Amino acid sequence: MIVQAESPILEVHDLIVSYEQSPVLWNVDLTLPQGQLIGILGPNGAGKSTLIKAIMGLVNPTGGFVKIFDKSLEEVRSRISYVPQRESVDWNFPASVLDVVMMGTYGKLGLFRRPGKKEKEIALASLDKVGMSAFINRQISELSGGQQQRVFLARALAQDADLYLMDEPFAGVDMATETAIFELLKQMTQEGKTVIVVHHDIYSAMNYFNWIIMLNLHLVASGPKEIVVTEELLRKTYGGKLNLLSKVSELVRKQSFNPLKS
Ligand SMILES: Nc1ncnc2c1ncn2[C@@H]1O[C@H](COP(=O)(O)OP(=O)(O)OP(=O)(O)O)[C@@H](O)[C@H]1O
Repeated sequence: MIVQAESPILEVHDLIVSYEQSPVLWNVDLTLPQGQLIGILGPNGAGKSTLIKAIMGLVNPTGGFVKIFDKSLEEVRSRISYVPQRESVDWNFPASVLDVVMMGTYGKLGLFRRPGKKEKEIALASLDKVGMSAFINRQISELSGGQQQRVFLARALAQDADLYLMDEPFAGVDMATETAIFELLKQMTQEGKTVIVVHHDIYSAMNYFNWIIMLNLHLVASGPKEIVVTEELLRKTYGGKLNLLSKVSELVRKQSFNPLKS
């Protein structure tokens, strides 16, 4: 079931992505609304990361195209922030926490301006928001996984984008950090920003997101949680392997709540 967004800020049209000639995303066609916390769900290898990489132009599609804010990616790149999987980054790169977060401001600086006082203030405020003020001079190689995740988030905040694409921002973080990150993301959507998150855990996803994309090489569903989270579509996505899927859809029916309104 694909629900189309009114006045979409992101459109994906007939997207096909292949690695070494074998397609891993088939004819993905969806539109997404502004100001929502959007979760991309699906089993391992479903193509979740590939979808956001294709949106960011990091992999070339074999077919189809993407429009963001009704424009091509090149025209709006500075309004988009991409947070890759933590494991995909070389954390041994010699840089301090503050350096990494300041890099988030570079996109808005223009070609010949060096980061100055204002950029430093933005970076410090972003680090404060994620509870990392005490670590500004620490080398990024000397952080725990959860702290690295927070630094990544601070860098994204410093970017002050309109659309955020995050690949597993909750991976390897403790419950307190997960809740803190979720609260921040929720706040960002309340300010009109759109946040798209690849997420593994379908149970917490039911609390976190109000728009859900279900993917398993093909697009199974995209739409408001209350509409698309059904036992049938969860089974179609996860292959009927999880016997608790019916409980998940039941939970959504019963609660029928929108975390952004709570
Ligand atoms: N660079 C690559 N070259 C070849 N195959 C790739 C490459 N990247 C991903 N794949 C394959 O494409 C498929 C989709 O991968 P992708 O990382 O998008 O899935 P995912 O849903 O994000 O998975 P996971 O939940 O395990 O992170 C997988 O079968 C994967 O092995």
